[in-house]
Amino acid sequence: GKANTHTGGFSTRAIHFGYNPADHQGALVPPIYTSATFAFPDVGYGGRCFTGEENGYFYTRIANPTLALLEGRLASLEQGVGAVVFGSGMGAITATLWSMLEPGDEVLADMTLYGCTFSFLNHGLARFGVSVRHVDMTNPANVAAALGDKTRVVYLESPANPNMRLVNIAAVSALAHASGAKVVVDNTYCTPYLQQPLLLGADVSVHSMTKYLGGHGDLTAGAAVFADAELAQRVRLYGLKDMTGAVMSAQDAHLVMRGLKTLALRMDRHCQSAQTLADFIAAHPATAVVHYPGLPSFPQHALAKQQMRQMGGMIAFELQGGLEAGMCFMDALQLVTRAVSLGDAETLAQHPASMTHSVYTPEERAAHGISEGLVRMSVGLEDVTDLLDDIGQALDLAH
Ligand SMILES: CSC/C=C(/NCc1c(COP(=O)(O)O)cnc(C)c1O)C(=O)O
Repeated sequence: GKANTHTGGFSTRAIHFGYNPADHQGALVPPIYTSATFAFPDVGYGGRCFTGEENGYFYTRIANPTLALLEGRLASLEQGVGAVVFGSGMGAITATLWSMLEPGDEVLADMTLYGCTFSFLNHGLARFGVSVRHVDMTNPANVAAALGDKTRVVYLESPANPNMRLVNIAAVSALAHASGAKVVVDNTYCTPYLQQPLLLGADVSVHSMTKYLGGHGDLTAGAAVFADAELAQRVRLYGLKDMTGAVMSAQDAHLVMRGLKTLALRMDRHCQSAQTLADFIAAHPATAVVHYPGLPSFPQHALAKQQMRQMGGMIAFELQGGLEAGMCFMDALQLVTRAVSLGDAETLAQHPASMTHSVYTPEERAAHGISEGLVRMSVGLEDVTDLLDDIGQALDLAH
C-alpha cells in the first residue's frame, strides 16, 4: 500500500496528504468536483446529512470533496485539527470573526493590519456592537495591560502588512489565554513553511491563499486553520454557510493544491532573493531605512530568528527623498511590476499609503505606523541579478 503520507515531511505532505490514486481510477492528480449538489440514496439519508448524523456531501457551499482535500492538507501543514477554505482571505477573516464575536465583545488588535482587515474591524464589526482596541503588540506588556473581561479575540499579523513589525506569538497567546481570550493570527506573509502559529499557541491561523499558497497570482481564495474542531465546525456552519457565503470554487482549490506542491521551493527562493535585495537597498545612498526581518538592523531581528524559519519574501522601505522619491522610484521600475497583492512569481511594488492602506485616514496611518513614503515590495522568482539591475537603476534615478 501507499506509504503513510500523513507523517512525511512538509513537502511530502504538501504533495501527497489525504489522496490515493487507487481510490480514483488511478488518477494521479485529484479530480475536481465542480458539482454544487450531491445525490442522496434515499430521503432519510439526505435528512441525516443536514443534521450531521451522516457526514456525506450535500451542497458545496457547506462542503465539497475537492475543497475538503485542500482543507486536510492545510490542517496538516499548519499542524491544526481542521480547516475551512473560502473564496478570499477577507472571506476567511470575516467568517471566522463573525463566528467568534457577539455584541458587547471586544477585539484587541495589533497596531498595524492589512487595510481591509482594519476596515472590517473598525467600520464593519464596530457597527454591530463589537468594540475594537489597537495596541502596539511588539511589547507584550501592552497586551497584558489592555486585556479585559470583554476581550474575546486577540488579532494580529506577523510580520504585519505593510511595515513588517513582528509580534511574539507565543508570549501574546499565553497572555490572551490567561485572560480567557482566543488568538487569531493572519499567517499570509509567512505561510506554514516559515511559521506555524498554532504550535506557538494561537487558536486560528488565517490566510489569503491569493498570495504565496496559490503562488501564481491567478486566483483569490482564503483559509482558516483551527486548533479546535468545534470552532472549525462553527465557522463552517455559521460563518461560511450563513454569515458570508464566501465559498471557494473547486477549480481554484485545484490550483491552490498545485501551488502547495512547490510552496517550499518557492519560499526558499523568495527568501533568498529578498535577503539579497534588502541588503542591496539598505546599502544604497538613496535609501533611508529598510524594514526586513533578515537585516541585523531590524529592531526585532532576534525575535525573527526565533519565530520564523526564514525571513520571508516581503520588504518595506523608505527613501531619503520621502514620498516624492518613492513615487519616482516606483515609476522608474521596468522589470518589477507596479501592482498590489503579493506572493506572486512576479516581483511587485506598491505604495501602501495610496493603495492597500488608503482606507486608513492620514492621521490613522501616522498612528498605526504606516508612513506616507513607504514602498512595499513582494520579491518574486525572477533572476535576482535582473531584479538588482532594475531596482538599482530606479534607486539611482530617485536619489
Ligand atoms: C486590494 S489590496 C490587495 C490585497 C492585499 N492583501 C490581501 C490580504 C488579505 C485579504 O486577502 P484577499 O481577500 O484574498 O485579498 C488578508 N490578509 C493579508 C495579510 C493580506 O495582505 C495586499 O496587496 O496587501
